[in-house]
Order: sequence, then structure tokens, then C-alpha cells
Amino acid sequence: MMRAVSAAETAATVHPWAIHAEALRVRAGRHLAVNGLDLALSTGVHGLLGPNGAGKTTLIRALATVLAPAGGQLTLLGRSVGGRSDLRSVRRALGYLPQHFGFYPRFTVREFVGYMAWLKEMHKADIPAAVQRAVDRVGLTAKADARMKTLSGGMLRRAGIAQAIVNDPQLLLLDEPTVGLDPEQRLDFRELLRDLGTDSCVLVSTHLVEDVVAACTDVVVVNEGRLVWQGTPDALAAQGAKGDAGDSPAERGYSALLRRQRMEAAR
Ligand SMILES: Nc1ncnc2c1ncn2[C@@H]1O[C@H](COP(=O)(O)OP(=O)(O)OP(=O)(O)O)[C@@H](O)[C@H]1O
Repeated sequence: MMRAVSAAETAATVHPWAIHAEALRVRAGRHLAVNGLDLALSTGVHGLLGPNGAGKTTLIRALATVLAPAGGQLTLLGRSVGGRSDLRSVRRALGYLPQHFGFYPRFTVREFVGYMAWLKEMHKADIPAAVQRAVDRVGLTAKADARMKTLSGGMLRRAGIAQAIVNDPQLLLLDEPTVGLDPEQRLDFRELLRDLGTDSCVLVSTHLVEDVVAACTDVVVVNEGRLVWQGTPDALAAQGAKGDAGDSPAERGYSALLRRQRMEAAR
């Protein structure tokens, strides 16, 4: 039986690190997709980059407490995660947009976001206003009472973002949130991210280096299940040179980093 929680229980608590991982290992099927990852992130918007198969989705799923770590240490919002620990208090303070999310097609956007708020054990009386605010923030006000099955791909993505932020999460995990968004929506989304990052820890997985540069204060690069680089978007840009692949300094910096990684792995 679920219990609604009071405002005092969900009030923001300050933790030095929203995410603290040491030698973290996480399996995807039989494969150790995260294999010895160290990471410490606090408030701000952190862009998660890495080539296909680097372990980004697996990492995000572990941080969302969907996958249990296979080894190492993971602390989220000051609570150790792993084994049989009680994850309810962490989950109430989490927002998570999976790469592919499920929904009841006959639910309206308002019902879908409200249902997710209820699953996060928000106080019943707070849900309608929180849903309205989340739907407004993602620009879906006019579609709030439309059924999910009638939404376009970009609108669905925005409904997914609305459910992730409905509880004002202290830790927000977004897996490829800009897929399907048109250019104008991407610009609005970057602004929303910057706003969310002022008082929460936001981790955004993406292949779009431009989004990272525009919206993130910090860049985390993973490869083969490990953290291989962390720094500001400017520092990422400084990694590259003229001949590197990419349309912008940050893209060239990212290509240079990956090229160096491949060379080191081949040695
Ligand atoms: N269920 C599974 N069973 C076996 N291997 C898996 C499974 N899921 C993922 N993997 C493997 O784990 C590795 C990491 O996958 P993951 O999806 O976390 O990477 P990613 O960085 O998110 O990739 P992409 O950018 O392509 O989405 C890949 O080599 C992938 O093939």
C-alpha cells in the first residue's frame, strides 16, 4: 500500500554530491556495460557523452535505480544504493526520462503525468497543480487533455520530460531527451535545462554536442563503461585541433578525445 508523503519529507536536502560512484559496475544482460566507473556530480547540468555502446544508458538506468549495481559503491542524494537498500526516499526525489518509455495510449497527457506523480508518492492534493506546471514548462499546455496516442514523436518526448520533472526532482536523469524535438523546441528545452540545473543535479545523455555546449555547465565523457574525461564545454573544445572531425570547436574537441582513446586502446 502506498503512502502519500508530506511536504516536509520531500523538502530539498543538501547533499555534497547528488551522485557519487566509485568503481561502479553494472550489467546489461551478461555484459558489464559499466565497468569501474568513478563519478561525482553535484548541482548543475551535466552532459553525458560517449560513443554508441559506451554504457550511457546502462549508467543512467543504474542511477535511476532501475538496475542494481553489480559492484563498487553508488550513493545517490546521500543514500547508499545497492543490494537490499530501501530506495523509496531516493525514488521520490528522482526524475527519469528513459530512452524508450511506456504509457497507456488512452490516457491524456494530464492523466499520464498525474499517474507518474502518484507513483512517485506525491501528496494527492499537490498533484493537479504540479502536473499543470510540468505540462506548461514543456510547452504542452494546449495538449494537456489530448490522449497520449494522438501525440507526435516530439510531443511524446515532451510529455516524457513533464513526467520526469513533475515532482521537482533533486536528481534528474534524461536519456536522449532531444530526440524528435524540432529546432525551436530544442532551444526551449535547453532553456528549461538551464533553469532546472540551478537547484538540481541534471544528467543528460545525448549524442548532440551542440546541446551540451548550449545547456551544460559540465561534460562527462564515458567510453567502455568508464569515465574517460570530465570538464567544462570550453575545456572540451580546447581538446581539438583544426583537422579533427566536427562542425564546431566542441565537436572537434570531442572527436579528438575519442581518437586519443582509440589510440590508447590500440597500444
Ligand atoms: N540487454 C543487454 N544484453 C547484453 N548486452 C547489452 C544489453 N544492453 C546493452 N548491452 C551492451 O552493453 C553496452 C552498453 O550499452 P548501452 O546501451 O548502455 O550504451 P550507450 O552508451 O547508451 O549506447 P548508445 O549511444 O548506442 O545508446 C553495449 O555494448 C551493448 O551492446
